[in-house]
Amino acid sequence: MVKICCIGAGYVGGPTMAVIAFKCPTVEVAVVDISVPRITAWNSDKLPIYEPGLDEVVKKCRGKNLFFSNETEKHVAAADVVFVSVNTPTKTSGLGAGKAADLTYWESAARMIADVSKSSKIVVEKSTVPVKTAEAIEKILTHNSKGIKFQVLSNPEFLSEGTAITDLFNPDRVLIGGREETPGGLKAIQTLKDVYAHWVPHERIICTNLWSAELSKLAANAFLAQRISSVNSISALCEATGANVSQVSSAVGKDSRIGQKFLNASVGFGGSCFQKDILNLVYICECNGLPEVANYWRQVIKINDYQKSRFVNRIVSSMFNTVSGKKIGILGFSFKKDTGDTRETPAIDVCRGLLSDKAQLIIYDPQVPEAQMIKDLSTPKFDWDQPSQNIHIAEDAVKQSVKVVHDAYEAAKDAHAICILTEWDEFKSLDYQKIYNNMPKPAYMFDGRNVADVAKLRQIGFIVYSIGKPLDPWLKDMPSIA
Ligand SMILES: NC(=O)C1=CN([C@@H]2O[C@H](COP(=O)(O)OP(=O)(O)OC[C@H]3O[C@@H](n4cnc5c(N)ncnc54)[C@H](O)[C@@H]3O)[C@@H](O)[C@H]2O)C=CC1
Ligand SMILES: O=C(O)[C@H]1O[C@H](OP(=O)(O)OP(=O)(O)OC[C@H]2O[C@@H](n3ccc(=O)[nH]c3=O)[C@H](O)[C@@H]2O)[C@H](O)[C@@H](O)[C@@H]1O
Repeated sequence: MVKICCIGAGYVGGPTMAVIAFKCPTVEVAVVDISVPRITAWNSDKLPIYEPGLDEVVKKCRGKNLFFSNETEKHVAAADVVFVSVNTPTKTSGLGAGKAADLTYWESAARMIADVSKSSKIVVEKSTVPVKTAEAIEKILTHNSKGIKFQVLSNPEFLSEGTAITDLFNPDRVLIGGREETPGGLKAIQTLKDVYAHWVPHERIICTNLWSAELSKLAANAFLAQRISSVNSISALCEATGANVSQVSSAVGKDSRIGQKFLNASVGFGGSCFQKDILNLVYICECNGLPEVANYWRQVIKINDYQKSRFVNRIVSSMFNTVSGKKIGILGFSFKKDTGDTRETPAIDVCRGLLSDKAQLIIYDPQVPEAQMIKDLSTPKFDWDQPSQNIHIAEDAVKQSVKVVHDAYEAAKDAHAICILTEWDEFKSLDYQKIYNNMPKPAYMFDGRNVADVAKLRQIGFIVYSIGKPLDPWLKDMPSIA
């Protein structure tokens, strides 16, 4: 029986390993983490992350061929294949701060693998890492190995949060990079291929050299984020000209070379990876003497910041240039629907922008706990990480100006305006007439996700701003400057 151990029981390690265990009953999978609360949660009825379909998969395998444990060293020592799926955030200080990936967690995991191993192992990069990281990992492993042989593979993960289980069950591709030029490398690639071959069609398992696999992951995220910044940049032009961004993106996407997916204009992309991975790409380009390429990708983040600032400015300017003391109902806080994850959610920047203009916020999100929202809104951000207008707000001040509620109607009650910041399905079918009746007039709707039916809301009486849609006469008279 092949034994797999995965270091890091997070959004990637947990679901990925659960699916491997589910699809490969003959493989034993241990997921280990330094965090005791995280492992306790994985072993409980309330898993540490919300992901549709995950509970069922975990319940079917846990205790059979899927184990969650804090006994990191024991499980690593026993494994044939060790996945490393630890976090790789942006460096916050020192060389490359604000751009380079912080590989501290990765390096400590690699050193631990070298320390505890008594048999040969395949070490798999599951985390997203800078291109050439495998070379550094090989050096750490071989210099500390006491004669044990290691093969390093790159097997980046392409799942999206909210659809992780369906993505893992039916991936567009599985990418395995390894030392194709050596027999040991080829054997390691084959071992990992055999694991995925339990359920992924042969033609979707792509094998490349290490550097192509590492770089493909960064490039894929950069391309995806670039599509969103492209459509968001066009949304600003739509508002200025009377074009409708949904019609434009639909017409553009009908071209089979472009395609319809990932062309939804929004208040901006969030999530733990797009910004971090593009910053990392920018840094790698700079280090390789390619400033023009670095600047090209940096612009994707700049447009994203612009889009968030533009949204806040639009709200403030339409409400007579001040939201001071006004109640604003915030619908949605997570970075996308079907997840409770708030990492880099645009809601943080929008809410902080409004708080800095002294608004009172009433926030509702079906999955994000109150403590997480307060923490997110009061944790200082880094210079590279915030649109220009946001300032730091202390926790006490946040608590005084923010109320978290458990229902969309409660968030909208007595509010001067409502902002939709996450596209949760339930926001599409709210009784907006009822909401309107309970708001002071003029009642505003700022839809950052294009989920509301603009015509219907205008008919009810709302002043509506929906990203990239033709503007209300009211908004035209109150131009916002980003
Ligand atoms: N979140 C996502 O949807 C995706 C993330 N990725 C990449 O996967 C990697 C992991 O991301 P997430 O799972 O979101 O991060 P996460 O923060 O949810 O999980 C990482 C886990 O690693 C643990 N950890 C850190 N150092 C450790 C060590 N030395 N020993 C044992 N455990 C350790 C942490 O306690 C944490 O639970 C990142 O590189 C990310 O870029 C890739 C694709 C999708
Ligand atoms: O490396 C990663 O972490 C992952 O990053 C993204 O996945 P994720 O961030 O979970 O979610 P996405 O669906 O990509 O959405 C990211 C952000 O873009 C926004 N978005 C997405 C699509 C769109 O058309 N418009 C738009 O604004 C979403 O609302 C969200 O805030 C990629 O889609 C995954 O392939 C990748 O594995």
